[in-house]
Amino acid sequence: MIKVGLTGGIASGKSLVASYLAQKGLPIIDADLIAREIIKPGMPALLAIKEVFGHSVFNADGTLNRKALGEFVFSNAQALADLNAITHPYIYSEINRQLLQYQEAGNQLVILDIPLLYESGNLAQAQPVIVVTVSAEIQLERLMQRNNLTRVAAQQRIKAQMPLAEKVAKADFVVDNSGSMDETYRQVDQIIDAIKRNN
Ligand SMILES: CC(C)(COP(=O)(O)OP(=O)(O)OC[C@H]1O[C@@H](n2cnc3c(N)ncnc32)[C@H](O)[C@@H]1O)[C@@H](O)C(=O)NCCC(=O)NCCS
Ligand SMILES: Nc1ncnc2c1ncn2[C@@H]1O[C@H](COP(=O)(O)OP(=O)(O)OP(=O)(O)O)[C@@H](O)[C@H]1O
Repeated sequence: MIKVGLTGGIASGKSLVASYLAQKGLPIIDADLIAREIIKPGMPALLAIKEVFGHSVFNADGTLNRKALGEFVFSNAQALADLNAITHPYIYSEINRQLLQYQEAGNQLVILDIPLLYESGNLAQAQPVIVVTVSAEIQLERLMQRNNLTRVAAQQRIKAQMPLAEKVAKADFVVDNSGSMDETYRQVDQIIDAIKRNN
């Protein structure tokens, strides 16, 4: 089974590309979605987050206050490393479980949508890797708009990840999502055709 990695920078357009690939019928493993599942009430990762970060990042109903935790970790590198150390083992164990399921079901190709694929050392061994890139200016604008963040907060989130240019340099395929969605979809079609041809 071909494990195609899909990564990029925050707000570069991974979700746009992933939903297009899903529409084309390809199976997607979504690390952001898994990251939300593993911190549902009662899950061990949520208990560990409470122990390390305390009540201030929780809502009154016991659910995680994502806004509060995001504001804290994206302005504090050690806190982000602590959060990653708690969540990533659970995220990767679920990614591996889903990979096995797709393999057993006889899928030829699966898409691994993992924002931190390179930062975490490509633990799922995705190959080839598609990086979705965008100009720095457009990335900042889209992030500020989507998450309703100030310029400074958006810049902090961008800085919490490996520079996008470094990811582009490591990529097997690059999608430039600075233009229209249709332009992006055309690039994705060509890349998927090339991957299928070469395997
Ligand atoms: C800090 C949290 C609560 C903030 O939640 P919020 O709803 O504001 O953001 P959301 O989860 O939608 O993530 C948006 C984007 O932020 C970036 N991001 C998320 N976590 C991280 C991280 N640990 N390091 C760097 N960038 C990150 C990604 O590009 C992601 O697509 C949340 O992102 C989280 O629990 N992160 C830790 C889990 C993780 O590493 N997720 C990434 C999956 S590999
Ligand atoms: N080509 C495009 N034209 C206009 N808007 C776009 C385009 N691509 C993405 N967007 C918008 O930019 C924002 C970021 O895109 P998207 O959510 O796909 O990024 P992402 O890489 O998945 O982000 P994250 O890492 O934060 O999950 C969204 O609000 C999306 O609607």
